[in-house]
Order: sequence, then structure tokens, then C-alpha cells
Amino acid sequence: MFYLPISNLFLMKFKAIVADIDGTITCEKRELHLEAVKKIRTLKLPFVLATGNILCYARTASRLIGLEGAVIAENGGAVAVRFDLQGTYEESMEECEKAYSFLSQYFNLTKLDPHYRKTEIALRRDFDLEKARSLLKTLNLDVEMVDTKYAIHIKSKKVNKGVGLKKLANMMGLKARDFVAIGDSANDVEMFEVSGFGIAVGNGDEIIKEAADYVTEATYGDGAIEAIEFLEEKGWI
Ligand SMILES: O=C(O)COP(=O)(O)O
Ligand SMILES: [Mg+2]
Repeated sequence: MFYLPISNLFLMKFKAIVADIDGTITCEKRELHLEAVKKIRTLKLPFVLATGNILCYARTASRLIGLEGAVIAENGGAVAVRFDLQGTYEESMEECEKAYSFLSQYFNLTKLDPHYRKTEIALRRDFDLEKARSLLKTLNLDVEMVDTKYAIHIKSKKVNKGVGLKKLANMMGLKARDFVAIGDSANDVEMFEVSGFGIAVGNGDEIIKEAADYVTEATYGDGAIEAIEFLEEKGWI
């Protein structure tokens, strides 16, 4: 007779956590949520940051929180495993620039951190996204636009935080499935899909709540604390 040992049925242990930054470990006005930072500092397992923001922002956040420098930035386009190692970048900017030039004919677009951003383009959220998306459809480019609630990103369809997580997990000798992912918006969906368990914070948008295995009641950094406490209570970390 085939049966699974009881220990396998009940033992669900994750080896690391990956958390989004903006909207997840911040407060409503985007400052770092200090209680969430305190909670993160008590953890014994690797804690990775994954952001749509640029690599130096992610590295700085990691340093100031007291982490090891394992980060996913530019929505998966840039990945670094430790402070003393260079980041790796996807070759995905060319298509994004074509989309940007095309859309600039219709909108007055403002790039965010263009000198530091190497794999995608982030724009100020002051134009009609739906209109831009339908205009972009008329071109045959392998790019898409994602709204994080902090910026609108023009990014390659091949690059996302899920792809970044797989790459980083591999560098750490882990699988993406070994991670619990915590996030708040559309750019966290793929990271939820490849991770072992996805937790959306209460302020998350509908798309991420639908992709989540669990949604916290609390919002922003309080939601991240609730997520970690939930995992601890379950004995999953
Ligand atoms: O940079 C953004 O647009 C949002 O960043 P996040 O992925 O950390 O929420
Ligand atoms: Mg976010």
C-alpha cells in the first residue's frame, strides 16, 4: 500500500522569505515601517527584498534593515546576492526604449531614475495607462506596462520578480518554492506564482490578493508583521 509518512504531510517548512518593499514593509507615506524592520531582524532565515525600484535603492534598504544584500530590483531585471558581489542585469532595455519613444508622441512622460535604471523604464503615474496600453498593442514589442501604485513600469514580458526570484534562489542554493513571498501589488504576482506560498498585505490591490494563498487583515508594514507571525504560528518558518 502506498502512503505518505505523516511527517511529510504536516511538515511544511520554508527556507527563506522574499518581501516587496513599497507598500509592504513601508508605511502609507512610503517611509520604512520600523516595527516591521524590528520583526525582520528577529528572523533566523534569509530575508530577501524584491522591488520595482533600482538596485542601489534595494541594496541600501537591505543594508539599513540589517540584511545580507540579497535583492531583486527593477522588477526582476537586476539581481544581487551579496553586498560584495556585483549585480547581474537582464538585456531588456532596448525594447523598453522603443516603447517609450513611441508613447512619448502621445503623452508627456517623466522617467524615474533613468541614470540608474538599466533594464526597464519607470514613469511617473500622471498619464492615462489604459490608453497607453492600447496604443502599445499596435506595436509588436515584447513589453508590457505594470502599475505598482508608486510608478508605472515599461518592462520586458520576459522579466518579472518571479524570474528574478528563480535566479536569486539558484544563486543562494535554494529553489523559488523554498521561499514565502510577501507583496502588495501587480508586480508581485509572478513572485507569488513561483514561490512556495504567497501572502498579500491588507492594502494590496485585487490582482495580488487573488494570486495570494493568504491575505493579512493589517495593512502596510503591520501586514508584513502579521504575515511573519502567521508563518511562525503555523511553524512554517
Ligand atoms: O518601484 C516601484 O514602482 C514599486 O516598488 P515595489 O516593487 O518595492 O513596491
Ligand atoms: Mg509594492
